[in-house]
Amino acid sequence: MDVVKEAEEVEEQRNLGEEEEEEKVEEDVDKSFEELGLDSRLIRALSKKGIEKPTLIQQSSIPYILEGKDIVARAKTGSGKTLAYLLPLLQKLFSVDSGSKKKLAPSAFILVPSRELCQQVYSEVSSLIELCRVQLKAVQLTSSMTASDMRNALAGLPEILVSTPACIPKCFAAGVLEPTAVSESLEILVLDEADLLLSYGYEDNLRSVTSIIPRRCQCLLMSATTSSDVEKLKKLILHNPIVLTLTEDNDKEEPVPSNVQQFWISCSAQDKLLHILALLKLEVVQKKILIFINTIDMGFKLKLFLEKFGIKSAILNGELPQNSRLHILEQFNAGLFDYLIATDDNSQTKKEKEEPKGEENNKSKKRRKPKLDAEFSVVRGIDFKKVHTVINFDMPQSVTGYIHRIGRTGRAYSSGSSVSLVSPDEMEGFEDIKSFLANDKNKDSDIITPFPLLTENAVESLRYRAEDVAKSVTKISVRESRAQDLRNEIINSEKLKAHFEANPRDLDLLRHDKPLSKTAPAPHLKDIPEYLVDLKTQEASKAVKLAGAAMGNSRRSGGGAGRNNKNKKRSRKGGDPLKTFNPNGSKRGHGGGVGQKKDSSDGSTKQKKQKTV
Ligand SMILES: Nc1ncnc2c1ncn2[C@@H]1O[C@H](COP(=O)(O)OP(=O)(O)OP(=O)(O)O)[C@@H](O)[C@H]1O
Repeated sequence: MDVVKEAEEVEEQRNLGEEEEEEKVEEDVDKSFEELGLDSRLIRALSKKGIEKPTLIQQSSIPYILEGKDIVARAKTGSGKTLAYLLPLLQKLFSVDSGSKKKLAPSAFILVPSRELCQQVYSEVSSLIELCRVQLKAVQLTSSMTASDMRNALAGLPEILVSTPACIPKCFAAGVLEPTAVSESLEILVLDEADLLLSYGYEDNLRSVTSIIPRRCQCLLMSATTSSDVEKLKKLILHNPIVLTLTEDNDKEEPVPSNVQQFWISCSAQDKLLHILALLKLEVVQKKILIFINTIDMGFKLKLFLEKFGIKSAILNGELPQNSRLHILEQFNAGLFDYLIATDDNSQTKKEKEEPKGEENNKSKKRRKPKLDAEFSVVRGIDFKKVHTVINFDMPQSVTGYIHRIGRTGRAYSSGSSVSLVSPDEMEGFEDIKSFLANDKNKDSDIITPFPLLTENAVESLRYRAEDVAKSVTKISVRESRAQDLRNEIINSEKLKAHFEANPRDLDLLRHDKPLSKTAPAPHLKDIPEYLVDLKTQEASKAVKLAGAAMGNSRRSGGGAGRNNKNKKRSRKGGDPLKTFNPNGSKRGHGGGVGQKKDSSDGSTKQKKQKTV
């Protein structure tokens, strides 16, 4: 409580004499990393990663951060916000004279809402440090670490600390970090995915951090959406910030990148299995595919169901041990399997309890149910590599949830698509999403259009098999598989821990897409006979495959983890059958439909920057 009060006083002081001045500036920028004033070591490191040209958010924010300004940067999912703050942050730390004073705490804190994101940002910053060959050290802390693990991690006096907000008070309480040392040392504070930090129940944690932030500390707030939470954080932490809002195509902000084509299919809840089978088995959607479901049980049901048809998938949820989750993500990113079934963070927990997800709440929880990691999140900020299609098997429970899910595809300059299976019960929420996404320009033409590549005949041809197999996936088999998977992953996790310690770079140890069912898929289910598939669907499927091949989207293409993104993306133009295929026979999509979407990979999409000072 004292901490909260203290923070409020600090907040008042911060806001004293600060006038909110708003000015919208439109500017076309097209600068290189050199022109932004980036250090040549960083430019070389980026080049080794295959990154040659800054994205717009990078172009606009890097110079301000280098100048020492506080910023609020709001840009779509996948627009490159991580490097937008990491590059200038590292450059600033390059020039800090490490010998001048002995630091007792890190110079930079990067706070993120989930462990997965923590790992991702930590990997990115570590690889940049390594490639730049500079004497900087980054560590990550997660709240599952013991006090002695945390002490060990901080022992080498790292300059950069990446963690979730809950870790910092834990470090203070355990005497691992001294608040006064933080006050003296902290130069830069980054709140990544700021729009989510408060909703994750981190408010008190953040307040206790902000209460000790020195006035001179530069604060950066990165977010994908605007929300009252971002405003709250802005007031709490920043001083006279530069607010950068990037929008595409003028006029209204579109939260979903325009290079993601959004589709939907109307079907009953029972028919969802049938429809997803048709999408995957008839190959009318491109791989890799991320499938979102709202409950862990449904995830297992879907996995078992698909297995019977010879479709191998892996499962990711908050119940799995952290090492396994990270490994699953790494394998998926490396292209070892094509289908990942994920529960996002709060959908499952919302069903089970109506509580915030901060760590405090976790402690008081005494339940026999499998423990869900409160800091687990798949949808928020995770940089999935080369996911071409996101399927909402279940619809998300909020508009923001939808935006973040869809944002797992179409990242940086790449293109992607999403297909939402909408049952009558979900229609109201779906309408909310549609009206939120509609802007003045396309009020009358839906942004989310009916999926064009699946005919009713094609779906119906699979009905008998799908219903038959669905019946065989009973509640008991789902429960057993879930328990078995958890046991396997706990064992995996231990092996992984030991293995990662010995071979931190080796990813190819354990597979997560192993079949759960004891029986192999029947041959007649594995291969759908051609006579069952109508001509249109066959054509659509061929076109999707050809487009995938043209994009270099083969089974193993994910191996570069984004390294060759740029070149491949360039060749995508015009290759997407979702843009050209029309089941009614005409060559172009109809108004507002699929044919109208632009692929920004060729750089033709004009973007507009608004700067509010
Ligand atoms: N200048 C660039 N050129 C090409 N690729 C880039 C560039 N900057 C970043 N990327 C790549 O784009 C992908 C998305 O970047 P990042 O994760 O930072 O997006 P984001 O804006 O933080 O998205 P989200 O809001 O979902 O977290 C990453 O794979 C990253 O390596």
